[in-house]
Amino acid sequence: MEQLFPPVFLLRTLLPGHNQFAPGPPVALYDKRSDTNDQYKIPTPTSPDPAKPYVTLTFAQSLDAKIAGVGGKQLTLSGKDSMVMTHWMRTMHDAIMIGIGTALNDNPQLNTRHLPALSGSKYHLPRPIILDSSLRLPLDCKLIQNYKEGRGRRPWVIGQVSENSDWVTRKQALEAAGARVIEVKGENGRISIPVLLTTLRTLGIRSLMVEGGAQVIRSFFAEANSVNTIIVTVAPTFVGNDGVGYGDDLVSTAGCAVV
Ligand SMILES: NC(=O)C1=CN([C@@H]2O[C@H](COP(=O)(O)OP(=O)(O)OC[C@H]3O[C@@H](n4cnc5c(N)ncnc54)[C@H](O)[C@@H]3O)[C@@H](O)[C@H]2O)C=CC1
Ligand SMILES: Nc1nc(O)c(N)c(N[C@@H]2O[C@H](COP(=O)(O)O)[C@@H](O)[C@H]2O)n1
Repeated sequence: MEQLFPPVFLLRTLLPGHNQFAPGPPVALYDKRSDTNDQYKIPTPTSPDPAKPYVTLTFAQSLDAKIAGVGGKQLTLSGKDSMVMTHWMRTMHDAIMIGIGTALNDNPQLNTRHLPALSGSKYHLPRPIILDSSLRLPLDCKLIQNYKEGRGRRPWVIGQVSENSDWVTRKQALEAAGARVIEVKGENGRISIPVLLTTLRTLGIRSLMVEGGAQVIRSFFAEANSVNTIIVTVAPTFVGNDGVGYGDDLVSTAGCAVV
């Protein structure tokens, strides 16, 4: 059976009304079998809290909960369909967030290139946002290059506010290269997730897809009420203890007994 795009369950999961018994507002689905109109616009999920964006935390992991290989080696954990699903999610969100560890390790593009081609219009591209306390994002990274070449939105770099002269120099260099640096309060290189979310909402971000990496996933899991939906692709494989995991020091907040 041919798949409906975007996957119906994604819309049900991310759009209003999904967790209520009353149906949400009607949603037009893009059906690639009968598409004669390229003006399809995918709605974005909205947060029940108007002061914060809707947050979707999504990543791919192995059966032993590793998201990368030894030394951070980037792994292809998602299959083709799952990767397409990830790209649907990207186009459904206003912005997509990664940590600087991922930016340095993977040099990602965070675009929607795996979606079926449109002839007359373009998919919404999410704004890339990098959590980068010390402003280490390379000036020649793909996110900045794609923006300069008109193939991506201007990246926003979230730095931990500092008066250190090196930091100020890096901020100037990033802005000259095309990125926008947003200063947020933090502590020991960690930016407060609640402060981050309210800042982003103030800047117009209604929905945020958080892709990782390990430290960022851990930070969102550790912060109560910061995530609206979690979508994890689980690959039927084991990476082993030396792979990169996100859950080593997480504790249950659900009051579950350990048996
Ligand atoms: N399988 C998957 O779906 C994904 C895998 N990855 C993998 O994750 C690895 C990178 O993960 P990490 O090294 O852990 O780097 P990371 O991408 O989680 O970035 C961590 C950095 O973000 C900054 N940061 C600022 N505020 C923070 C906060 N509140 N919480 C956490 N970090 C904050 C810090 O500078 C910190 O060093 C790579 O190997 C990459 O391939 C990354 C994304 C998705
Ligand atoms: N969904 C998913 N499955 C995997 O197997 C992955 N390795 C990742 N990685 C994430 O995607 C980013 C790469 O994005 P581009 O292909 O460059 O657009 C990578 O940085 C991780 O965030 N995701």
